[in-house]
Amino acid sequence: MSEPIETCLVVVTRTLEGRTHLALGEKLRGFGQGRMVVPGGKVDPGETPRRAAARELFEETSLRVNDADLDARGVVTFAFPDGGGVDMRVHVFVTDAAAGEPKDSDELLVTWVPVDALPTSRMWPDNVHWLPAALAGGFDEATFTYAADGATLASHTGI
Ligand SMILES: Nc1ncnc2c1[nH]c(=O)n2[C@H]1C[C@H](O)[C@@H](COP(=O)(O)OP(=O)(O)OP(=O)(O)O)O1
Repeated sequence: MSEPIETCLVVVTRTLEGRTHLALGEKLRGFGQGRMVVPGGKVDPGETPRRAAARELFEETSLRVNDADLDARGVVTFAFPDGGGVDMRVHVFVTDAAAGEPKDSDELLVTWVPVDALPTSRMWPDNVHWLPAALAGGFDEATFTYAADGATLASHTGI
């Protein structure tokens, strides 16, 4: 595996009308365009994953969170050994303390989605594994390996 790109994801939860919702966004550009994704992105040089998570969340959704209110819930690696994508090592955070209302950005069309009605057919196939585990309290390290098409999940370990 090539050296993976350090990346972060922020699972934002909010109770709306008595139901737990997650902030998801339709990705408007780049790798995974058209998918519904959890907000996140690359960790900049010299930046901690936690700081990157708060920054990316604000840039992509306008939701604000203090670094200290991000709970680290595990690290996932997305591996593309036969091509089709770039390997990523992703720090997963969960928060229920994001402030403000989400706004669309040039990267994401953001919406609140009930956690019990996620649009899984439009999400990365790894999400159905690590997302419930992160919400349930977290995990250690997990790896998701994709087939050459960059879209089919070939195997996974750790969750
Ligand atoms: N399997 C897989 N491959 C790629 N990306 C993802 C997955 N599963 C996922 O959940 N994701 C998520 C992770 C991110 O939210 C995006 C992809 O991240 P990245 O390409 O770094 O996001 P950008 O917003 O384009 O990065 P920046 O340019 O903002 O740093 O999908």
